[in-house]
Amino acid sequence: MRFEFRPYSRAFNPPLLTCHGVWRIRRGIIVRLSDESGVGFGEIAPLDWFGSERVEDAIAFCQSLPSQIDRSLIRAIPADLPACQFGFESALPSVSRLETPRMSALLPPGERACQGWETLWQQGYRTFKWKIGVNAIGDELKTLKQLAEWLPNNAKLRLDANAGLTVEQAHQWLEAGDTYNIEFIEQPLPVDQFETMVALSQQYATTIALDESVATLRQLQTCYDHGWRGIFVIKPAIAGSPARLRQFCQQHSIDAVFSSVFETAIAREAGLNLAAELSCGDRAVGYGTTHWFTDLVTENFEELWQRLSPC
Ligand SMILES: O=C(O)CCC(=O)C1=CC=C[C@@H](O)[C@@H]1C(=O)O
Ligand SMILES: [Mg+2]
Repeated sequence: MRFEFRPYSRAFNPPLLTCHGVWRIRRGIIVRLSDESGVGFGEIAPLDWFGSERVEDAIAFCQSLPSQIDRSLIRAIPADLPACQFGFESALPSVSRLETPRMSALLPPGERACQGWETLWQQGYRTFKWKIGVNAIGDELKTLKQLAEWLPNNAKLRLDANAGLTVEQAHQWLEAGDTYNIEFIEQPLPVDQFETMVALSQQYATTIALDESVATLRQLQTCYDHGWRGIFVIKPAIAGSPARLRQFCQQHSIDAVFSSVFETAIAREAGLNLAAELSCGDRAVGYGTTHWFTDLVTENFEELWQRLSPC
């Protein structure tokens, strides 16, 4: 089949604030595969700070390929290019869209969360994620108390620390989680503190979710093999081959929360399909946030393709 690719770079609106700083630009690559049976689109949307390849590595890989490729080349994409594995495999013909799972929405950081949740509630969201470790813990714990008082009882709140807490702060947040019935706390500690997170997961009612620790299939398997049975946040766009992810999820009934990498409509659709197929619980998926670049959020992928300049 014929292979073409077009890199993209779009500014987030608004920029994304995490404990590691401000993320302003999403860069990725759209892949187009075509043959006599039709056309397929995939998206390579790396998150190198999570452990996937860099965008530059993915572009270099695409540049190294001939204009005619076959499925054996896609199957042979190495595991150190997980976003490429996802992008190319997603461009192949696959099952049509299953029903869309319930989604969670990202609240504005800091105390703006106390105003931001209502608009999202009116849009139908019932599960919200709030990034912590962005401001001083004392201020954020006050905001959490306020949020917990204002959110309706049937709302669910999850916190995401992006690996930015100290052990002491993790204890404070988990205690607060028990007090306010938080759904889970995502990646409280850095990836190299796996054993401490296992110990913490046995000390509090609030569930811990690993995200950065399980970003790629390789890491997912390692944490499972080392005994993790809390929540696994799965970001399909950087996990690697969808076929191998499917195999893992069908072999192990894990408590998974599928999550976006703030990609365009192409990887979002492929990720939502995998979430609908592989989620076994009823946890909302982290695809609600629309930190997007409006011109690349269209269900018409040919139109999206045309908006990108050929390279
Ligand atoms: O999972 C969600 O609710 C939305 C996606 C999301 O929060 C993230 C996507 C990509 C990088 C991170 O900043 C962040 C995360 O840590 O989960
Ligand atoms: Mg996260």
